[in-house]
Amino acid sequence: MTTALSDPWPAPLASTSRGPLDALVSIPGSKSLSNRYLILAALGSQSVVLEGLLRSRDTELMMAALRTLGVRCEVDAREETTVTVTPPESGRFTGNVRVDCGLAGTVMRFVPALALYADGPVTFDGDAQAYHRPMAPLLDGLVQLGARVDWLGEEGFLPFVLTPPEPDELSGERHVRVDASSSSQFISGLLLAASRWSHLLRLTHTGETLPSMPHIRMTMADIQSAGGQVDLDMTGDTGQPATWSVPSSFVQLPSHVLVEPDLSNAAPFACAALIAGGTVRIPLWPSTSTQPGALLPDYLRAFGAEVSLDEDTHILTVQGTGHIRGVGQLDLGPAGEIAPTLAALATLADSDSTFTGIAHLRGHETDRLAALSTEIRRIGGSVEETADGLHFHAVSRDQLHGAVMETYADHRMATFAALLGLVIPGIDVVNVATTKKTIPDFVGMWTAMLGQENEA
Ligand SMILES: O=C(O)C1=C[C@@H](OP(=O)(O)O)[C@@H](O)[C@H](O)C1
Ligand SMILES: C=C(OP(=O)(O)O)C(=O)O
Repeated sequence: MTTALSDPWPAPLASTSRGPLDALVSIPGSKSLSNRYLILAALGSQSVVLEGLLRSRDTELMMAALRTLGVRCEVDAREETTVTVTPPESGRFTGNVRVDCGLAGTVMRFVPALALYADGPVTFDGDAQAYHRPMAPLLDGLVQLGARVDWLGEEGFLPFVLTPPEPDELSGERHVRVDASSSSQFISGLLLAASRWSHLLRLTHTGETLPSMPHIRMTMADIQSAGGQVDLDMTGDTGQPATWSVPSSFVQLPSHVLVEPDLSNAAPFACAALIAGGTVRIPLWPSTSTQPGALLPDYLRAFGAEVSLDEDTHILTVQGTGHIRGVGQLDLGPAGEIAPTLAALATLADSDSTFTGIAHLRGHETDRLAALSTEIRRIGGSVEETADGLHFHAVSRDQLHGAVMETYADHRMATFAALLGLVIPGIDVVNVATTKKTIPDFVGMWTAMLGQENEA
């Protein structure tokens, strides 16, 4: 059962009368892994059972897109996070269809990879806000593989029609060049397309910077777990990861795949321990993971948390005192999706922090650098946008005050506001339901963590 939500939602203060926070919080499946496994299962030839799949807006959009393309996605009647994916028998996806991407980067950047192998044109559309998210480098890459693109709105953005090449043109050695400095998802999408290509395909990143390298390595590892091969040559001119080579192979995921919890979505709950003071424990924390959230324990330590992983129980324990240290300079390029959550810590810290490496957050669900700056100033905080990030000035806690905080249809802006609301009285969060993009019941989890579920 999900919790009924008021709008705006009064973010609960962490209660001082109950003593320090002490909670065990189970986190739903990883968005990034769920949507990669769904795509890779669709690219195979036999059914795959995905267990622990995230069931939230981004994965519902992915499953709806796959069904439209002729892939069966059957939800287990007893366990809704178990889904069996069966690719089309012919190996070709159904064309002359329309795919709704919502605001999901993984849908708008990964599903066009499948459309390359469809039997007719595929129209891609999404939320009005998705029309601002960059798409051109991905489509440019697919055009280099023989597709045609007709932009239906502004060139370089949703909506568009992708017309795949004729089947006999889907072959031959190719070398695709794209600039992925505005999103790693262009590389991931093209690698997923390459995993089905019948000859060697090379992919070169031509830009100066490349964000979210862990997400690209996740794509490589997932293709490898499906029997494919991806090699990365790190010796490009820019000194950045430069050229990926994908030899011809046949991808088939194992018959059962277990999805890890979403470690980036653990961040708001873990950060609550630092802000409210107390302990938050997160079960099923993997010893190693390709998720960028694997970097979270180190980020939390930098802000003053004590973090430990019990290798027997796989419980991650995060302890904080309510006193938060500024971090000085922190390069969040590898894990930009966690930056809005860590921004709540930086806003409440006792000294300055500078986040770097996140210029590309301007093209996320909203312009996150602008959104964070506006909302931090709205509650009395002090922050400046830099060319590639944010600089937070420390302010005393009594300068910070309640307000109705906007969330810009961005799930991470909503969890950011909820974190501030733990210690700043009078924070109301507009459209907290936007958290359903990647967490089915954020408010229910939040109030349960605070021991306030009967008061919600
Ligand atoms: O491939 C993925 O699953 C993701 C890659 C990242 O995208 P960017 O490189 O555009 O930041 C990340 O921010 C997003 O939440 C998920
Ligand atoms: C950037 C994000 O999402 P998307 O997958 O839509 O790019 C995110 O979840 O922070």
